[in-house]
Amino acid sequence: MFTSKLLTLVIVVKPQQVLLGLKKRGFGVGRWNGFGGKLQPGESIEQAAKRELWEESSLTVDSLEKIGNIRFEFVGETEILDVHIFRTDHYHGEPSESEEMRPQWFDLDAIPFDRMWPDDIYWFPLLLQKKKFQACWLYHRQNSSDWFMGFKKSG
Ligand SMILES: CCc1c(NC2CC2)nc(N)nc1N1CCCCC1
Repeated sequence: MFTSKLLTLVIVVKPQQVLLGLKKRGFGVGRWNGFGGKLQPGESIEQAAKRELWEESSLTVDSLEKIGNIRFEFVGETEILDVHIFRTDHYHGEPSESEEMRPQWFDLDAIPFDRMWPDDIYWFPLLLQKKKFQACWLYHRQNSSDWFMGFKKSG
């Protein structure tokens, strides 16, 4: 019996750079990632995405573009993570560090994929080309190193 958990992920893009945050604690600590997390009761996915972006980076946005959805299944676990991914090119404020995240701008040719979740290298290029995508990853922890198999659908 699988349950799915809705999560949000927001990637802020400038013409030549992308904003990532270094996760300082909790799930994914030590990895650079977009900003996001769980929904609160009564929140839409987009409201949660805007709230998490503000909480983690102190940026606010007028609009978010829904560009992707990735479902992560972890071998041996019954909870699927259903991550809704948004892109924004228009934001207000300056990124500032939070308890969760340390924001930093990265040049598009210097994205630190080796210090990000291993699936990111597959869909970041699509996000930067403004392509929409869906993916399902079966994520398997092998000893200490992580590896995964991915299945990608079009659209
Ligand atoms: C679901 C984990 C995950 C991920 N993939 C991992 C192989 C499972 N990749 C990226 N970029 N973000 C992820 N999360 C975004 C929502 C907040 C929690 C972390």
